[in-house]
Amino acid sequence: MIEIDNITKIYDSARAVDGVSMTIDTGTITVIVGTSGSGKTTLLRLINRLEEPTSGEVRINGQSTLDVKPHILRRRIGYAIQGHGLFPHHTVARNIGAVPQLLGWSRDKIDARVDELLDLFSMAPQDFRNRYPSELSGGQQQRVGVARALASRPDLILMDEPFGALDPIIRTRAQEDLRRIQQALGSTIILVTHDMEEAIRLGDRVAVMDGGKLVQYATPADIITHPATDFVADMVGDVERPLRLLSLTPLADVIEDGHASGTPLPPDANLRDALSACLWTGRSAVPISDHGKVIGRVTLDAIRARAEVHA
Ligand SMILES: Nc1ncnc2c1ncn2[C@@H]1O[C@H](COP(=O)(O)OP(=O)(O)OP(=O)(O)O)[C@@H](O)[C@H]1O
Repeated sequence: MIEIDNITKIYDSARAVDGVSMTIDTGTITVIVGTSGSGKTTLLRLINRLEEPTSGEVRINGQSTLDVKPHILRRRIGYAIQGHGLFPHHTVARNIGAVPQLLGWSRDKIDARVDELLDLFSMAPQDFRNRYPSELSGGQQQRVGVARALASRPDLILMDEPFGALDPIIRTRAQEDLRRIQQALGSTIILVTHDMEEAIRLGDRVAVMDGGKLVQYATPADIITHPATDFVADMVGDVERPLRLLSLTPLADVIEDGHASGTPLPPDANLRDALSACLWTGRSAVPISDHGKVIGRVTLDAIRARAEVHA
């Protein structure tokens, strides 16, 4: 468990982070979202002591980070930033293995971990292990940056706009990869973004920052249906609200028996995908298939019922 306890950072006269408290459960993704200058990056950097707090403290599994030397702390906390921050003169393998090496892992153990991570990120180890960052696409560099943050199985992984520079298609894939890998490894991740869409898609919990203050800390569904302030409501957006809500519900939750024509969707697609398919094809239902076998359908009526309950 990570406990951020009334933490404040004042620069000159500016309160970059102002009395923020939040508790983060192990094995979850927490997304910190807010506009530019709201204090997101500063809050993240207070956690791994790249910045020192003016007051307050962070505890990881009960231990204050102030009781751990910063360089030791930072070996225990993964950090991935926009633009990946890879070492340009080191191979992919050496970049990913950097922290395990500092921790004194054996060569064999590091090699095995590098290959395991490359596999997880769908980058064939024999093709990528020995390349240099300049020999990778931007999306591949980003994945190596995230793999490096995960390499030593840290207690906690901090990510600052890790997908900010990626085009929308690669970005969606990178988000799906991160979710899958986080679930497989049980990692605890705190991720900063200015994109509410990303926050809702990735977060078990979403923390909304405004002017250095934490204005709401809740599940994505709560943020959408019960925004705590006008600012949060603005960030969610009136027009997008029903669609964002639909994107949180997997088709498996509303599947029913019956026939529907058209291209099937998988059960882990969401209601927004199904709505889009219905609108695009002019049909009132979409078939659902699991591993090639049709298992039911989702109707437009069922989708509408889910979006309307908050009127
Ligand atoms: N080293 C510093 N010295 C003085 N002021 C700073 C420093 N770092 C950040 N600030 C100020 O603190 C506030 C919060 O900055 P921070 O970078 O945490 O915001 P952010 O929400 O991450 O913004 P962005 O999305 O633009 O990166 C800003 O007003 C910024 O100008």
